[in-house]
Amino acid sequence: MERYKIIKEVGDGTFGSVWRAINKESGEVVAIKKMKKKYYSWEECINLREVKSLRRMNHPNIVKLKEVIRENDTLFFVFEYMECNLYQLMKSRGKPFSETEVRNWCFQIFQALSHMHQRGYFHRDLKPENLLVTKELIKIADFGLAREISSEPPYTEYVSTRWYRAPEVLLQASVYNSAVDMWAMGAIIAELFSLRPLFPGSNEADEIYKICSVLGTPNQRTWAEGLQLAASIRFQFPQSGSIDLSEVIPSASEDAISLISWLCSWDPQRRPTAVEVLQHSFFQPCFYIPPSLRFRSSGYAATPPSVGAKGAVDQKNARSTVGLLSNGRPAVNYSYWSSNTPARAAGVQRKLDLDHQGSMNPYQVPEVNHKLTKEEAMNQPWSRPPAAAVRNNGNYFTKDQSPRAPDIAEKLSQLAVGSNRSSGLSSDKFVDLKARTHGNTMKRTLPPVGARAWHAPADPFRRSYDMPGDRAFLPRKLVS
Ligand SMILES: Nc1ncnc2c1ncn2[C@@H]1O[C@H](COP(=O)(O)OP(=O)(O)OP(=O)(O)O)[C@@H](O)[C@H]1O
Repeated sequence: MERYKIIKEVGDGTFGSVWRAINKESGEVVAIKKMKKKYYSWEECINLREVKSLRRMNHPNIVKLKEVIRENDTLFFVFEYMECNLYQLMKSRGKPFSETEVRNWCFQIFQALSHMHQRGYFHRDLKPENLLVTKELIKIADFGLAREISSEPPYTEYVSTRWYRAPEVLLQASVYNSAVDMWAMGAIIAELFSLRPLFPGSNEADEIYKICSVLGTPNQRTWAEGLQLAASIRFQFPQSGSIDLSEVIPSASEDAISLISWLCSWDPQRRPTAVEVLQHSFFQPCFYIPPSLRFRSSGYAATPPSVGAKGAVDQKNARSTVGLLSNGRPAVNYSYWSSNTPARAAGVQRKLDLDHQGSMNPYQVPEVNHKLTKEEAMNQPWSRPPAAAVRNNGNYFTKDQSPRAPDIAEKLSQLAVGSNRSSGLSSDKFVDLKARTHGNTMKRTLPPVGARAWHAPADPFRRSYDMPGDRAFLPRKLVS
């Protein structure tokens, strides 16, 4: 680690704190994620999901893992540096983003998802905080929960941030797939338009309530399997009619509304795949080359953010980058440092070199001058309470202060939500996730037979949708 000069903390997640740093030799600015858990063997490290999945993915819209370093039982991931995350951008934004901006970001994200899903992975924790932005470029980060589609179900550990969590996960399906990422994207796109979370549930039951109050209660036609899932955990859906999404997201165009509705389909099987999304009319101004039509060479997929008026130019650019498109297999060259290098002597046990990803990427972020004046630094989106602190009515709580989450199934079966939904806030609003580690997953258990069923709200036919408040006042730590 002595090769890096640490500058400042830029993020504090569940599993690690993230620091901006400079490679002393090359001058390159990087983000170093220092994992909170100790790792006592190298094998433990290379088996981590974040390492396993990222080393198999090479895409201009997936954040690059450059190195993995274990030093004195502490694990460090060295990533390419990105300026801020999408949540920070939304938070500092006074007016809604234009449709062109939203389209541009989403086009890039769906290309990354298409790449990831086709390689047999799904992310499982897509949220604005995990979408990193540098100028017009956006990349998916945080593969801590990524899972191989082919891995053996049941998938039992806690998954994803509540507001973006798909209904099948909320209902504890033991088998689910990449459609959970599509659901999350629907919620994120809506939020980009309105700058408010679409389904800001204060606990899991309230999350389902929020979804029902927008989409309407699922039925045999819209999601027969969901009804069975709910019955299997003795959960009763709140009764509600649907509302027109354009009432909730008035600034979105018809195309955008149609895409969001498709993505946020109750039934995962009805949600589009990433490839289908890229062909949706919302992305008509963009230029997309389906993988089946791509020219194969030694390079990798180029994904120009080609939208709006730029579309025509970018179409041309995209054509000219065809020679760089994917051959489907990253040229992985994982070299381990030999044990007699000076770094070893300095305490570095091993370094996993992942720098294979950079050179062929036509959208490599140019080196950004990250030296900020004090005033600029104060205005940076990250000059705010750390991500680990969550806000509730103006108070910040750290995760250490947060109440422990009761068992999910028990909560779902016991929580009553409805007109007094705020009463449900206390139990799991701030969940200590320290127990969730990569190696040590927390198992869910089904509710005991005879567990109390969910009770419908006082007015079960309530059709209204409470417009979520200013997102700045909603608590952001939502994993429960
Ligand atoms: N490559 C990067 N460049 C700049 N900032 C980054 C980078 N990676 C992460 N961050 C910042 O650090 C924050 C936390 O990172 P990350 O999500 O990887 O940690 P985590 O412990 O897995 O978090 P979570 O609680 O979401 O699981 C991100 O939201 C982002 O703001």
